Amino acid sequence: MTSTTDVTEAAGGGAAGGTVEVRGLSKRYGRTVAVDGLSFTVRPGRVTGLVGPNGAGKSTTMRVIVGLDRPDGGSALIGGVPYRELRRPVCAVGTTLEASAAHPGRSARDHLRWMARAAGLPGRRVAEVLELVGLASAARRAAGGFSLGMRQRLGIAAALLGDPPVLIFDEPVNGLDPEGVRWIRGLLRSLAAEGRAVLVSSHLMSELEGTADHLLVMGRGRLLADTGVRELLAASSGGRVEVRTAQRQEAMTVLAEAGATVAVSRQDAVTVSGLEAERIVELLTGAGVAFSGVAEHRASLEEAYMELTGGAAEFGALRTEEGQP
Ligand SMILES: Nc1ncnc2c1ncn2[C@@H]1O[C@H](COP(=O)(O)OP(=O)(O)OP(=O)(O)O)[C@@H](O)[C@H]1O
Repeated sequence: MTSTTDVTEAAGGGAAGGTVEVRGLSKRYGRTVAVDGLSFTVRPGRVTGLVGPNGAGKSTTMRVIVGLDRPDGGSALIGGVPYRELRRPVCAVGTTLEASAAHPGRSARDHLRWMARAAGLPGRRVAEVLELVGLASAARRAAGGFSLGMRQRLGIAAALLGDPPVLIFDEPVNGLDPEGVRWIRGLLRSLAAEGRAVLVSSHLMSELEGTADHLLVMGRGRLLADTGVRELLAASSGGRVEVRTAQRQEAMTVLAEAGATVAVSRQDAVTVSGLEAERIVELLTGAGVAFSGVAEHRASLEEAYMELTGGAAEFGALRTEEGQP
């Protein structure tokens, strides 16, 4: 990050520059309670997924963090400072939420130059962000002819202009083709690997698979889970191993004695949970039970979450200890 000095200065200094702290946040629209006493921390160096069904309050939460809406209660701080008090907001937080649509006749480069000038940023940063989002070759083309994926890239380029330590992307995967989805995932991972705090929303848990390190699950304006993805998957018994064997009964006896839960899955196969594949191979080999294949099935994020919450449609309540980055 080239602008760490600016950012820490703007944020009041210290490593808190890349941390978002939401405390007791509430927001109503008329009679609708969009966000209801929400508290969480988004830490640097990881991708945090904000997930929940449509209407859960994800966008509202993000809008309040980046100063587009005022909370009715509580606070949202970026590096310890409310958005409105940041000296150079574009150097503290980048977001696709307020992406001012480029004038259709204006080139991507001119659009970003205009934004950079308005924010007091050096013009050379424009070429850098165009390169970063893979739009360098389309820089002189009118934005009006851009595909959805290219428009998403342009919005992300704008968010990156100030080289901020915090990035907030609302449903960035929405409407992208598989190549675009792969690209966004890689970008989110690398932004976090650079030490930035990346908050990304989605209404689908599966979209965050392989991307998020941490999950904040929302439902009806409230936080239902605040958990590390690794911890969530590790706590799930969804990890199963299928063993193909003609000696089904013998295999079941050996594995059950070692503490596994074993069920018949097919005529020539059993499904084992509670033991790692390597240990299963050791046990069967040691007991002289012949087998012809061992296949691991890892639990998906969604399966792991549903299992821990009892499959409640409304995302049941779960809270695990906050893991440090
Ligand atoms: N400007 C607004 N005026 C009135 N109601 C609003 C406004 N913005 C959001 N809401 C309401 O607040 C609730 C939360 O909406 P929000 O957009 O934050 O949810 P979300 O989780 O982002 O959903 P989605 O995935 O559909 O974007 C919804 O009931 C929504 O209708």
